[in-house]
Amino acid sequence: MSESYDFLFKFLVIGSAGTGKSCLLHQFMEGKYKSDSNHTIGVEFGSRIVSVGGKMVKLQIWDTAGQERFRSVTRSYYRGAAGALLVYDISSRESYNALANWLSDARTLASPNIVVLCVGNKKDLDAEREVTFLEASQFAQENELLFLEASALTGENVEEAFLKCAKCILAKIETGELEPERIGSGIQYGDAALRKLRQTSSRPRPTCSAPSCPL
Ligand SMILES: Nc1nc2c(ncn2[C@@H]2O[C@H](COP(=O)(O)OP(=O)(O)OP(=O)(O)O)[C@@H](O)[C@H]2O)c(=O)[nH]1
Repeated sequence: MSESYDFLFKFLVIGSAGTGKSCLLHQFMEGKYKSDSNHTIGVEFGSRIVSVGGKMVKLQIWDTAGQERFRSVTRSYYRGAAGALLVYDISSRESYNALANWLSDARTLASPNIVVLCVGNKKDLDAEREVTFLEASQFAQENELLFLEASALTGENVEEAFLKCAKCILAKIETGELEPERIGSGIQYGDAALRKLRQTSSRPRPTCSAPSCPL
């Protein structure tokens, strides 16, 4: 089946081991909870086309291992990512304390302009909560991150997390802050967008003879 989409975004899912990154990806891809999740070895991959703000966007998602021993492998996948889900577990302060390091890696190795959405996963474990919503939302605000709490187990806010991040990237493309096709942007035009671009460029361009007019 041919795939038609306007944009392709490269996405990363990063964060400490056991925070639920693979389960979030599985829930987003399959619409169900992966109850027998094992530690990821290196990286895993998934892709899905979603509709965001009237555009079809293909998300190419790299789920990275959180274990330290895979760090050198996973780091090699960061390059040129347009968006990242930065995951911690609301019932693990340790995973929350590690966020600053993961974020620094993402901004250094992927791109300083990467759009990062921080996900407090395992929202269903409220009774075992070690990190409050308020504390994490302040961290997100201070570090210019999008933020929400989600549960890969119940599915709550999982779709929203990926869509919110994609929507923010699209908005930045529209304002010109992000440029598709620029090397390392993690954004490519899809067939549908290229067809529209070709149609636009084959129309006669407006001209103006006024000396200071850029047309
Ligand atoms: N209660 C609850 N458990 C979850 C949730 N998401 C994941 N888990 C459990 O947390 C454990 C780790 O999940 P994974 O998705 O494998 O974690 P990961 O972040 O991919 O781990 P690494 O691959 O080692 O980096 C598993 O036992 C999951 O069943 C959730 O939303 N709620």
